[in-house]
Parts: sequence; C-alpha cells; structure tokens
Amino acid sequence: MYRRIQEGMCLSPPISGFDVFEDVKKESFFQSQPAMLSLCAHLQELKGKMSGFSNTEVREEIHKLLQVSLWGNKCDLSISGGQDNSQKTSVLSSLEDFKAFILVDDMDSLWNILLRNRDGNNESRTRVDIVLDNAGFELVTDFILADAMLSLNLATEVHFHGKVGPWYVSDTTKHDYDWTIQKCLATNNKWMSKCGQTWKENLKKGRWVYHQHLFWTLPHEYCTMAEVAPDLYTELQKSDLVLFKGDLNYRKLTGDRKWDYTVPFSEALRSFHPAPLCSIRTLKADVQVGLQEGVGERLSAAETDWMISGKYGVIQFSPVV
Ligand SMILES: O=P(O)(O)OC[C@H]1O[C@](O)(CO)[C@@H](O)[C@@H]1O
Repeated sequence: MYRRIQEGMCLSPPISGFDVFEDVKKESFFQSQPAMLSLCAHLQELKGKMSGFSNTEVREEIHKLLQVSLWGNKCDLSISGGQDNSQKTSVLSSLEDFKAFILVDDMDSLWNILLRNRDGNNESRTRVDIVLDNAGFELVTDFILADAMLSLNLATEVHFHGKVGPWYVSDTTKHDYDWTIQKCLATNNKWMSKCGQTWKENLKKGRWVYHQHLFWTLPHEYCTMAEVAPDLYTELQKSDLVLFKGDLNYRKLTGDRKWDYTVPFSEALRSFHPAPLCSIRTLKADVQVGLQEGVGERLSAAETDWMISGKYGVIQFSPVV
C-alpha cells in the first residue's frame, strides 16, 4: 500500500517529491514537545556531571536511555491509523513501572560491547548503527541515545539508516531527520536548542552519518540482504553493534514466521548476522522469539492482544554466530 501511494506521487509531477504524511508527522513532533524537552534537559544535566562517573553509573544511565528509546517506539502513526499517538508525559519518570513489560532485556550483552570502547585506548573506534523507525518522539529518543553513547565514550561514531520515501506513515526519511534536528536547534528552549546544535555538529564532523537504502522499503526479509543488497550488508558489517528500532524491523528480521516463542533470536535470524545486533521493539505484530519457557503461553492466556498492543517490549540481542 505504501509503495502504491509513493508510486501515485511519483507519477504526478510536479508533486512527485511530496510526502503525504508530512503534516501528521510534524503534528506528532509538536504534540510530543513537552516530553522531548524533559529528555533534552535530562541529557544536558547528565553531560554536566558525567566526568566523574564510574562504569556502573554509566551503565545505569545508558540502560535508562535505551528503555526511553524502546518506549519511544510506542509512538507510531501506523498503529493508530494516522491519529494522534504522541508522547504527552515524561518517559523517564515511568521507567521503573514499565520494567515489568520488558519481556527480554539483553542489556548485559550490549554493555559488554560498549564497555570495550570506554575501557579501550584513545585510538579504538566503536561504530554503532541505528536502523531508524518512526520520526517524531521516537526519533528524538534515538538522537538522545546516540548523543549519550558518544558523550559517555561508549561509541566513536553513530550511523543512522532511514527510508528513501514516506513509509508506514511515520517512518523517518532524510527530510524528517534534517527537519527534526533543525527544529530542535531553532526552539526557544535552551536545553533542546543545545541538543540540536550538538547534533548538527556531530553530522558536520562525521561523528553522525546518515544513510538511506531502497532495501529498507522492499518486501524482503533480512536474511536475503547479503544477496539482494550486498552493498548494504557490507556496510552493516563495518559496525560493532546494529540497533534495529521497531516492530516492522523485527518482523523482517525474523521473517514474520510463526516461530515458537522459545526459539533463540539468533536462530530466527537465520543467515542474517552482519554484526552483533539488537532489536529494540514494542510488540505490535504476532511474532516473538527468545522468550523463557511458558512466558508466551502465560501472556496469551491472560491478554489476547499482548502481541499487538504495543504494551510489551524487548531489547533483544544476537551475537554474530
Ligand atoms: O513503527 P513500527 O514499530 O515498525 O510498527 C509498525 C507496525 O505497525 C503496524 O502497521 C500496525 O500495528 C504493523 O503492521 C507494523 O509491524
């Protein structure tokens, strides 16, 4: 359907470059602004005190921001049919309450990779890639996470991957990416504006890099990437850690199959192992692997819509196997 819409636009010059979802995406950004402001203030405060942080404190902070980025994935405009689905309240203050809804949390595995950079010598490089999902609140949570990873010396460069055109209503395009940074920079809130400034500089200095590839809007499951888009697979192989945001990425990682809940994530990925990777996803479609014995059955008995409501989430890691 999204390709059909895109095709319709492409065949209608002079509006072939028009994003039919632009207005709802912008509206969702503005409606989430109070929640974004509190995150930006939190990040700047963190930067002010992090020089004396122990590794344990750094771990705790980055774990918090990973969870913020996870819950940011609740805000997509395809699950709400384009209706307001913005973040109205600060996520940070709710993290403890939300913990029970994280079905898999592989933070330890992520930490082992990120710690290598922090403990390494100045010449070591750690590249983290983020395969983006929704613009609006979720994108800002991804920026906050990426900024913190650089500032806390857990990574040296972050590469973002976006869509070539409008997709699943709110998915991030290059225009959304640049627009969001520019809007943050131009706001009259000092913390948000400072964030926007840093993010613009990160791009200029090559600490942040934006990529786009047609593959992300093609129907292929990711285990075919090496064959269908070898250039993209080779690009991901340069990464130390690839974070896949959102539900649709999870469906394509696991091939949207009816896996048993307990099948290991690495197995469900089949031949897709370009680099260590992690899915950060709230559940909106009926595929889930890597659960402890009995968890899926227990949830199914208690809540018929647990796999599609966006209430549950995973931070699920796979090493290169
Ligand atoms: O933005 P996300 O997290 O990838 O979610 C997209 C998901 O939303 C839906 O369009 C509706 O729930 C799913 O079909 C799709 O997997």
